[in-house]
Amino acid sequence: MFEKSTWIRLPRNVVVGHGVLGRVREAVDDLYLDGTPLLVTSPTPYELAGERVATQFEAAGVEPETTVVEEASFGAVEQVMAAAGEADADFLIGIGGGKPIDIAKMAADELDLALVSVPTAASHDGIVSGRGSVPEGDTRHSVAADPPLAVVADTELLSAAPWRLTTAGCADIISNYTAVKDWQLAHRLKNVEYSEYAGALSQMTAEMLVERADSIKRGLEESAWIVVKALVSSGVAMSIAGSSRPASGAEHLISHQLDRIAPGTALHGHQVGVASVVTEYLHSGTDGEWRSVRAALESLGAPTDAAELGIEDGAFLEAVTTAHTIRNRYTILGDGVDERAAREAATVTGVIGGD
Ligand SMILES: NC(=O)C1=CN([C@@H]2O[C@H](COP(=O)(O)OP(=O)(O)OC[C@H]3O[C@@H](n4cnc5c(N)ncnc54)[C@H](OP(=O)(O)O)[C@@H]3O)[C@@H](O)[C@H]2O)C=CC1
Ligand SMILES: O=C(CO)COP(=O)(O)O
Ligand SMILES: [Zn+2]
Repeated sequence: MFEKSTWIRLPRNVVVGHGVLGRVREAVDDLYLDGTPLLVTSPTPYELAGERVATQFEAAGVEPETTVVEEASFGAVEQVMAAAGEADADFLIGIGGGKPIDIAKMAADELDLALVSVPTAASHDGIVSGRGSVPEGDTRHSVAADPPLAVVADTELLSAAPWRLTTAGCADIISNYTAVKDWQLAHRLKNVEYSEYAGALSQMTAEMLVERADSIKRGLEESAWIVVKALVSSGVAMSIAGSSRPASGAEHLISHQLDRIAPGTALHGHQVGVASVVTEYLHSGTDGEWRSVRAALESLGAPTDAAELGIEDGAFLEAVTTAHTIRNRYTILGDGVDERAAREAATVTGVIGGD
């Protein structure tokens, strides 16, 4: 008897383009959401976009509340839940980079409230996904959460953000190559459920971004357009899979360890990009595709080695050799990479050993 079932949660409205920050309230109305919004943001995005969003509601006679989160933690999720309770909020609007959007997503899920996502940086593929990612102690939780009901991505705002945030988004997408390889490996070795559709969509998203690298340039608003569409596509792949597997493999485990070993040093997207050069080498060896991964990062202006991340070689190696412990997710790291093997992989690929 056939007993499989699936439930794919996707955003309903994805609004992308020049000046669409001014249409947040319209996007909310279109969802038939009424009442008081709680704006969940962080310091810089609050300055850049928070007040402009609040004004749209004030003009319609609604007094929105705002809470500013400083870090990605379960404490911050609780802070947002408490603020929502105090404000008697009817829905949440996450405004910022990956951290406030993840926190808002998780709080909205806990509270059974709708979420609208307003990214101020094209730096990560969580803008659309049905996942929240939060570190706690020695582990990393990637939890299922309802995806945003709407995403409003203003390319004018995104292209005015520091360029490194956009190259981080590009690198988060390039890491899909190795994430999909890890997922396929886990399917073959550990019988982990694999979705051909989600895997193919994730891989195709990375391929299309690399093919369009020539159009992704500092100061070009079209760059933000191309990168946001890729981030949306990658987020949809995660929704189809019901897991972050299509976009998060061993390279993400290494990045999550770097967040613990060298907190605040480099951006998430840049870390996963550099780590994916090494994990691609572990997958396919000296003559494998690690050079293509590195070339893709280079062509999009993302870092390709530990020095560019601002991370010491020793710290990078520690992350590679301990990353398998962070989460129960089988990848090319298996039950751990030997220190000498990690050093060899990172040296051959030029990720460590630079000046
Ligand atoms: N749930 C999911 O599926 C995914 C989640 N993630 C998560 O997202 C996080 C990474 O996201 P990321 O965006 O890199 O991190 P942050 O949200 O920390 O943003 C990076 C920095 O950019 C600043 N910033 C944001 N927008 C602008 C702007 N327009 N102009 C100037 N500065 C700006 C932020 O300021 P400030 O310090 O004021 O916030 C912060 O200092 C990680 O925690 C990661 O795990 C990543 C991918 C997928
Ligand atoms: O960053 C992500 C995908 O790009 C989310 O992945 P995690 O599940 O590893 O947090
Ligand atoms: Zn990522």
